Amino acid sequence: MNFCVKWLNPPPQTLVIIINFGDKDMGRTNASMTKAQYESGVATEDPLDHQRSTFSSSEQKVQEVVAKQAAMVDELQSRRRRSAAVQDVRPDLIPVSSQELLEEAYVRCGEVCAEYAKTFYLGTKLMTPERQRAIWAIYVWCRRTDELVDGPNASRITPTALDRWEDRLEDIFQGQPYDMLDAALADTVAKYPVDIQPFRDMIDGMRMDMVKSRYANFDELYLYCYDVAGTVGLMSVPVMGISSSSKATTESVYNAALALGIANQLTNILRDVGEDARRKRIYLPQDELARFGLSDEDIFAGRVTEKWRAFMRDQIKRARMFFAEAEKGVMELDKDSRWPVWASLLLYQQILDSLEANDYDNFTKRAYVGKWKKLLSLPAAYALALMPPTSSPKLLGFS
Ligand SMILES: CC(C)=CCC/C(C)=C/CC/C(C)=C/CC/C(C)=C/[C@@H]1[C@@H](COP(=O)(O)OP(=O)(O)O)[C@]1(C)CC/C=C(\C)CC/C=C(\C)CCC=C(C)C
Ligand SMILES: [Mn+2]
Repeated sequence: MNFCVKWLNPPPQTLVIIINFGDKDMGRTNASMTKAQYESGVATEDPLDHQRSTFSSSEQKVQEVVAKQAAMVDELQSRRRRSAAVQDVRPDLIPVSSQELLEEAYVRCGEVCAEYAKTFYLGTKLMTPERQRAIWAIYVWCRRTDELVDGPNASRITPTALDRWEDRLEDIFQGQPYDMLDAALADTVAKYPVDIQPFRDMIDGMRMDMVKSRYANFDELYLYCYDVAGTVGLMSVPVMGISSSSKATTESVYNAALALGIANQLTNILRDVGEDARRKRIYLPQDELARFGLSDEDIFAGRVTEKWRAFMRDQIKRARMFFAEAEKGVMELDKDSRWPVWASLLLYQQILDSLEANDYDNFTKRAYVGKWKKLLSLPAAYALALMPPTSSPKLLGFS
């Protein structure tokens, strides 16, 4: 996924950017990958048992959110099964005039997506109209949130402003939106089983980003990646839906969604090392840098040495393992939702290839996916999206 900065204006601040996105029965296998699994290089035979004993404190916290979100979805599904009329979303009970305003709000969210995240917007066009507009509303809220800390007004944003943004979020979930874009999200979260916690956690991640410029170890970095990106997966899947023929557990699909967010953010971080260093920020685990004989000074000096290459190879390997975890879940999604997710996964994964092609120079070169590769990824993503939940994507190299 590529981000490209532009702007949109939700009161009270400005926001900006473009996203360019860029064995069926998972059964009781939990798709999340632990730090220990990464360190050993492979998932264990029984990942679930393994995870129970090896979750780090960050993973433990995140797993509680995943379990809560999955339980919400399961609860809705069993309610639907009990109900004679199976509906995609809860019925609309709002008056016609408000309905018109709401339509307008969703149209605006769509315009923002179309303008700032073209490929992603295109991908959403395969979804049902209800789902695509709900995804747009979530997208717009995420973008506005990121813009608070990364946009043109970021220097004026205080922790209090983030507290106010969180109060606004609570109001959205109470059905009391502040502006029209909030109204679209309020409608979405009333219709789909979306939990508020991932939204709160994203704001927390932005809070953390304001005060923290170093990460002692992967556990700390994992929490940041969850907050700002893993949360996006948890927010989106309740809308995208899980295929009715999927045999995977709801929790395993949410863990795959979480993994995609983490993989994307780790990739973002590796791509932006030089840019972040110029802002005196290092989003790399300090203990791992030290293990490779590297320090902050090496990063500020931007030296591509053998030590740096070895470190980068290790970091890329970890990001790829999170992508591989994510792949296991994509085909479990509702068929109309798979294409944009595959597209985003394939496009973002190729940034890692580009880092390698740049001989790990992420100080002076920006890793990116060229236009042709991008174009070719879209039909490839489409072909992958046709895979039913029961097939095994050997094509992508995991069993
Ligand atoms: C089962 C399965 C695999 C399901 C898929 C679940 C899914 C849709 C996962 C989405 C993962 C995703 C796209 C995560 C976003 C990751 C990301 C890069 C987040 C960025 C954070 C801040 O980082 P930073 O400030 O360092 O980066 P910039 O310099 O600002 O670029 C974000 C920018 C946070 C804001 C995130 C968004 C605006 C993205 C919101 C996207 C959606 C709601 C739609 C997601 C849907 C699809 C189809 C990808
Ligand atoms: Mn940002």
